[in-house]
Amino acid sequence: IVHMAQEIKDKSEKDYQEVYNAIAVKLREEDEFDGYIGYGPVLTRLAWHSSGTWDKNNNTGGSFGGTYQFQKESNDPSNKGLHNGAEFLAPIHKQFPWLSHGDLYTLGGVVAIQELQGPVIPWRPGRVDLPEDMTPDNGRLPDAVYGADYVRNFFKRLDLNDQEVVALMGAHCLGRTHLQNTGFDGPWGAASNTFTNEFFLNLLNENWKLEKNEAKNMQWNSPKGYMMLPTDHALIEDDKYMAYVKLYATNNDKFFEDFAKAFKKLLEGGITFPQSTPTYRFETLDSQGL
Ligand code: HEM
Ligand SMILES: CC(=O)Cn1cnc2ccccc21
Repeated sequence: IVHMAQEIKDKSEKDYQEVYNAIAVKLREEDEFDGYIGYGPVLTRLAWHSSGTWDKNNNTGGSFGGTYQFQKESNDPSNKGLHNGAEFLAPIHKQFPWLSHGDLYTLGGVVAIQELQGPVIPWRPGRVDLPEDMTPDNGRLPDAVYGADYVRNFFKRLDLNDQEVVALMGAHCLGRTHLQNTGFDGPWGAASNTFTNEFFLNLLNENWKLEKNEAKNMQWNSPKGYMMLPTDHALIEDDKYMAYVKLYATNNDKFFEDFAKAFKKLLEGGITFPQSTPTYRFETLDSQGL
């Protein structure tokens, strides 16, 4: 299967910046969601989950077809809680009906990262909605209970290497786990809605203890009330991953640079873009004085 992005001839950078701004203003205004964490983290996870179904071996799944809009995919147990992000974006789809669902879900993640003071994520439009029968089966997204070998093998299907995996996992600086969504809980105290390299500093500096949580799942907890999933902690159990954890803990610019590249690659997996498709680097509200 080849997913060729369509050339959007009648929309300009200004049109897409207008969509970006509509999402960003709504994100700024609706700040009370999830105990004042806001919608940034769940929008980031929605962009990742709508892309993370891709299988490079047969080019099925991925962000192109916007199939998260169909219940077969949105009801995947791996997607519990993401309906909050989809409901947040529904009015944006109404306001800009010309934007495909695939472009909507991925753009939502780009806005979230940039408005939470993360790096600029270059983004290309042209995903085309596919029919419901093209929705990938459930079970393509990762479990949190395994170790480094599982993580490395899982991301091979998404064509992502060790460095890209560690950079992407840095998004776990945002938001929190919710017992009723995934059976993991915490962090206790303020979860973050600012994109930083804290995830890597916490991994290296906290005193982690493996404990069984209220849902009978094992997770790593620290005296300060932080938590890590087994797949998070795996990054300091494996020498190759550990090298990148240390790099990103000590070099925030390098983390931002590598995260932006890896997140773009994740959001574009399986898509062939025409040479003529522009790459947009959107302004944040702050940089526009809005
Ligand atoms: C081994 C790979 C991964 C596993 C097993 C994993 C697992 C999880 C789990 C269990 C949660 C808690 C969800 C909830 O309870 O509501 C979560 C949240 C989150 N994940 Fe991941 N994740 C992985 C990779 C990623 C990647 C690659 C990104 C983005 C680049 C990402 C972004 C997020 C964000 C932003 C949240 C917070 C969501 C919220 O606060 O509602 N994760 N992840
Ligand atoms: C602060 C911190 O690293 C908390 N944290 C650690 N792993 C996480 C996975 C999903 C959401 C939040 C997570």
